[in-house]
Amino acid sequence: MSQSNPLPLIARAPVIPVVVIERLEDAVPLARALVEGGLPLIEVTLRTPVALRAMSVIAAEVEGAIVGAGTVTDRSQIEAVVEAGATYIVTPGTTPALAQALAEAPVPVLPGCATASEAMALDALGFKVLKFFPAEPSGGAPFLKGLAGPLPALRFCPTGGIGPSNAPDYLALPNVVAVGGSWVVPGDAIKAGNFDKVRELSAAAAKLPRAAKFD
Ligand SMILES: O=C(O)C(=O)C[C@H](O)[C@H](O)COP(=O)(O)O
Repeated sequence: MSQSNPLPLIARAPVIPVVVIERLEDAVPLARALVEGGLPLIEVTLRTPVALRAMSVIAAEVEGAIVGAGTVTDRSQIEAVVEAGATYIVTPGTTPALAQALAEAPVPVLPGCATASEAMALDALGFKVLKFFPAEPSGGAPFLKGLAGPLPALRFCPTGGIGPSNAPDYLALPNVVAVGGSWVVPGDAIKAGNFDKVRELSAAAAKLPRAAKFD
């Protein structure tokens, strides 16, 4: 079992945009807007038929973009996303079989969890940086604050229900390394080709301070 450490990647930005790409032609301008806004870590969700191709074109054409794959739920997807250019993998939750496969993935992984027991099971497999999903309905920032005492080795990237108003509460916790969210990539703005809006929202998100230390 050999896992790559995701922290050097996550150190690059306090917010990981969670992107749903419906039209392939949106991928490059969207990714450019995110990178220009200061959010180079782009999680492309495997929720649409063009997701893999979107990862490939972003990886090939957008300088500075660090493409990841989101919504990975099955071991069979790991090879496909890495081949498409994903340099990290994010999962919404983690079955035992998926966890075993992720432990051998050739790229850094943020496996999803929503409870102390799930976090402990992942910790036992060697995963130290976890996605906390869905963050708000699962207990939000107070939950992660509560885990810091009993599980001090773990770091989290909460996602789900996070926006500009509550992101600072999460990022103020030393065990939160970044937050994920779709608020910087609103579906209506993408549909309208309004990538300036994405750039503007990203620039604000990129400035959010975080308490976590990376050295
Ligand atoms: O598709 C996945 O694998 C996910 O991880 C779900 C996303 O993380 C959330 O949909 C983002 O949450 P919002 O910022 O509340 O929109």
